[in-house]
Amino acid sequence: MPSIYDRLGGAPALTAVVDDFYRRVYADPEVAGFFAGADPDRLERRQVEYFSTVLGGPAGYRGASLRRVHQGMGITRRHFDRVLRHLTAALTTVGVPQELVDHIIEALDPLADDIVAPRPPRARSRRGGSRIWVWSSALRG
Ligand code: HEM
Repeated sequence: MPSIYDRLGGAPALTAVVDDFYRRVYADPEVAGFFAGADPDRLERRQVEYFSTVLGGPAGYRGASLRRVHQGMGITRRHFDRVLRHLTAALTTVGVPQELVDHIIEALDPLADDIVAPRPPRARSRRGGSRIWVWSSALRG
């Protein structure tokens, strides 16, 4: 059975998707600020590699773990959903069938666990609750 990567149309289609995706992301004031310090060419290259790897294509992703890359940025679930919506729009624009778009977005949804910043629980006791949280999140890396 062909991989999702092949069904998408391989490298040229994926590059077109990522290109369109970042155009949407940079034009969205709610998320564009996160990318202000990033090198767009490098980011796009890594993103193509990443999608190629997870969708069954050949290019090996050589970047850091997604948890490490996005750590400390303060990304909320709302930011994450907006970015996925931009990806949905990019996939649709390039002509990917709806059923395949849904499949890709469903496959990426669990990445929120690595990308969305954990929210400190409301302190249950006044003494040291938040300090314990800081320690345990530091240990989890
Ligand atoms: C499914 C969703 C996402 C995926 C698959 C993803 C994937 C990636 C990948 C592969 C990189 C390149 C890593 C590297 O350079 O080694 C990256 C970088 C980055 N991502 Fe994401 N990302 C996602 C969601 C988000 C969201 C929601 C935001 C912010 C709203 C975000 C902000 C960034 C930024 C700012 C960088 C650049 C880091 C830097 O070069 O300093 N990402 N992402």
